[in-house]
Amino acid sequence: MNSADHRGNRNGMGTVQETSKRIGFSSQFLNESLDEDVQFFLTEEGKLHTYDDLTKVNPVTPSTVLKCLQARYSAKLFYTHAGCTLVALNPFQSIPYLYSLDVMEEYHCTPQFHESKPHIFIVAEEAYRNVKGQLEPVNQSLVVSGESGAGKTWSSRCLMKYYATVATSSSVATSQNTVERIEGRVLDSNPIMEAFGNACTLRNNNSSRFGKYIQLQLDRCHLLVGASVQTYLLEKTRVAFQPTGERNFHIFYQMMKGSSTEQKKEWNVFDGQSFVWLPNANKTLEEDCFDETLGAMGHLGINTEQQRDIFRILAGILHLGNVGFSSPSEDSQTCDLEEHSKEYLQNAAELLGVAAEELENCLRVRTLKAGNQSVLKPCSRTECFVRRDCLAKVIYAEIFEWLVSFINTSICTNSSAWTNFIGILDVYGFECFQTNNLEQLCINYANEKLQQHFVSHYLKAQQEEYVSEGLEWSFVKYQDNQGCLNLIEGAPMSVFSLLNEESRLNRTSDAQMFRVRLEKELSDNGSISWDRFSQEPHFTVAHYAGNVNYQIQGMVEKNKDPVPQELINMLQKSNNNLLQKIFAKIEEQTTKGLNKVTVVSKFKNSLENLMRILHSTTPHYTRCIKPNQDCKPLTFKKEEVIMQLEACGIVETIHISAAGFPIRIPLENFILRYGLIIKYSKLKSAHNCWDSGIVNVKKHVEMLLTVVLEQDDSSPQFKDGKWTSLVHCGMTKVFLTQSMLDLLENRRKRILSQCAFTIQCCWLRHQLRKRIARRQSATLIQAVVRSWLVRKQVHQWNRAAAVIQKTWRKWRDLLKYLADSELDDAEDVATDDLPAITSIIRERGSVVLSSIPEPVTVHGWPMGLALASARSINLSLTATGFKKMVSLVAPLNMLSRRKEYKVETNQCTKELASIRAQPKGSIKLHCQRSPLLYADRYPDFQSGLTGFNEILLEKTL
Ligand SMILES: Nc1ncnc2c1ncn2[C@@H]1O[C@H](COP(=O)(O)OP(=O)(O)OP(=O)(O)O)[C@@H](O)[C@H]1O
Repeated sequence: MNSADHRGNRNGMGTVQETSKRIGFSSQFLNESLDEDVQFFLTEEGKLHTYDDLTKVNPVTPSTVLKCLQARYSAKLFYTHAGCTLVALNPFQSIPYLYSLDVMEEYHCTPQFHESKPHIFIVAEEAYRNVKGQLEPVNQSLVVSGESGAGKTWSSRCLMKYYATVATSSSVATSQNTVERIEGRVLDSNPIMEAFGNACTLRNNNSSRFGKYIQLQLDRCHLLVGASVQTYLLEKTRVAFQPTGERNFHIFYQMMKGSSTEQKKEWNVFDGQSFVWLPNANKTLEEDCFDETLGAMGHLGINTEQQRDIFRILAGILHLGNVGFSSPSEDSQTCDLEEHSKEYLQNAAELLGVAAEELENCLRVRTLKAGNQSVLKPCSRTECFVRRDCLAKVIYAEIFEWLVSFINTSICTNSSAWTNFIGILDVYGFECFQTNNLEQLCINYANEKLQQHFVSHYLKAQQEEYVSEGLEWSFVKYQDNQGCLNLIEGAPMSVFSLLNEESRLNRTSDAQMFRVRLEKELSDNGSISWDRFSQEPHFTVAHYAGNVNYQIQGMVEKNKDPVPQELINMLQKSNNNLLQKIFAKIEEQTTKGLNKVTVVSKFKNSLENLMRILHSTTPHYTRCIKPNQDCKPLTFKKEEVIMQLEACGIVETIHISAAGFPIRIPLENFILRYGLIIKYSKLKSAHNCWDSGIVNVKKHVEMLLTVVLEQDDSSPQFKDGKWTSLVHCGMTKVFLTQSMLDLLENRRKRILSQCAFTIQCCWLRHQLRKRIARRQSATLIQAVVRSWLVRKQVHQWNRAAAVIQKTWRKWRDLLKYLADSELDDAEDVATDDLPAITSIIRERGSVVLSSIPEPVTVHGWPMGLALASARSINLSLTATGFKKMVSLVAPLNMLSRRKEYKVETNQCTKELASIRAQPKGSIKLHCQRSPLLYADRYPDFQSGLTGFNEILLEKTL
């Protein structure tokens, strides 16, 4: 295989990202959302991290599942159940307490371990108890899948450590030592296989470049007595081609870093030497631990001689990688060894135990067989490189296979010693790169097979739940991926069969012709399509995890995986014991015609064997998820996670779940939310039953569902009497389809909006009534005030009228009196004759002034009256139409310092006291219109006047 073939393939970009771009499935899930209120009712968002099982998230949709996983990841809860599957989020940080012996013991010894927190040990323990506890123990399989770097190898290691711990924890008197040794060996197989089968890639520093199925064999006492390993599809091209930024298999770097000077000398390697097939050698990884690999090899029984052979071969491969060829021109049919390559070729030949000349010939000259005759044909430069790479790959692949079979002989016990097994399958996840070829087709085919197995298993698990809830089985038939599998492996025509046919014909294959053939034979299958505008020969397969575009160019050649016979012949003659032994076996297979088996046939066979084993066991699925591509701790990228959930089938499971009854609500919760439907139903009988509370919760629910569905005229299922396809009432839960939930929610909303409308109406009516009442009250108050004001006015008028009347009457009486008697007797006193006035007043009590003078001011009025500070007083004389009148008015309000007062005559007496109290300043008194004052009526006035020392008389009219 040409190095260039791979350039596009493993270009290091994340599988899932490319897949998603191509397929474009994920954003819809991220945006998918239910009515928030319903979501809250179904799953309280704040408590999402408490959901141990994704199927308990209500409703089971990709977006709720994603939110739940994110919440749990933030809460450092890395394991979550998803029904029969365990989802393991890679923490990307060491959490020693999570995998300690105490935790193992806890899960192993707790009787109700199911109720413990989700953990990889729950899966391990469940499988272990299944083997132990049943009358007829069933073998178990633990399938660990996920994309590169998601944690499959880590999880597999955890599972193995768990069994290596718990399966020997019981005291076994007789075989304890043997068991000890076996579990140690089983664990030691890991570093060896990782050293030879793992490499540093852009996605994972310790990426397994092969798939494996480890069978842990248990005896009657359920103790670990042996194991066997089956590997799949080693990425052998990595030996001769390493994508940019990636490395070769770890073992080469371990050798270079950890070997002794003698070993280096033996391998013709000196410090600082650079090998083309050893890129990024400066990168230091914890996996570069040669001593550990050597220790494990020794422990497993690979003796020093064998180890020496292995490392000589590997060193030979490294030297081979530095061998280059040059040709006089581009299209030249011959080529020569580059000058500087001769030493490397020499070293390679020596280390591989073959003659340098033979090696060079094998690489540069091809033997063509024509009947019994052989013809030698020089190879072009490109062909030489292909042959060189092919030699390296076949040697490495065979060494790896030898190691695996050695490990198997070392850890496997004879079949009579074990009765059951627990298998751990660590396989590649679904792959979709920019350029996909046969490797991806095989990997994705394996994933399709596993998905089919998973779906059938999941459906079974779901059915079991329905049965336990007392539901009739009415599951909507799920469209499985059989169509896609028929396309890839089916008979008589499929991609594999056509590939094999093309490989068998052994003609120079033309990609365009193969594409036409595929289209002609397989276009009936809905899982294959072609991009009509693409120039490159290709075909697109609709996998369960999305569409993948496969390039046809080079596919047939890869399927043939030809190894030139000259190379094999040469290696069979190697003086390296191991190489000779390995390739002698290949000679046998060639004789038997076994090496004619194509890559896809071999892979299909091994996968079928695997599926047979899986079908005979109880499977347990662990889906490892890589929360971010940068391998950062505690970073959860939603887009990347949803794509992986999609690619590993969790979303598919969710879809299957959605095809049945994805929403499960406990009966009590159901009544709490939808009970109002029955309360407001027009169905009187239901209403009465409801109110009387005579029926149990399940009956309530059934009644409620009847009410809902009877009223839903648009429900064809009900019309047909088949509404069980919408909803089922189980023993403890109601199982609903999304459409039934929508129906219930709509009904609930309608009732709630009716209630809201009623409340609004009541409120408006109440407001209106309040407004009217307020208006009426205002009118009444206005009327009352107006009438009160009128009454007040009238009352005032009455009082005024009474005063007027009274005054008038007094006036009339006075007039009458004056007219009748006194006026005739009155003495005429001049107004300025104050002593006379005073004496008259003293004498008679009153005085009548004879004339009204012009306003006069009399200072020092000798009335003998004295008031300490008051210096003037203003008395007003009121002239009337009558003869002579004087008003000696002293209406006095002396409390303030006003100088002028208008007072009523009738206030005189009251105010006099005040004059005395406040006699300061000059005081003017106005007596307005006071007709007359009878001094005799006011004795106080008399006495009051005695306080004045100055009086101002003033005519005011
Ligand atoms: N549970 C875990 N706790 C801590 N670190 C982990 C855990 N799981 C995985 N990791 C880290 O993630 C890295 C990648 O994991 P692992 O090698 O198991 O991935 P993988 O799925 O086997 O990848 P590949 O398919 O490339 O082999 C590990 O080297 C380890 O650092």
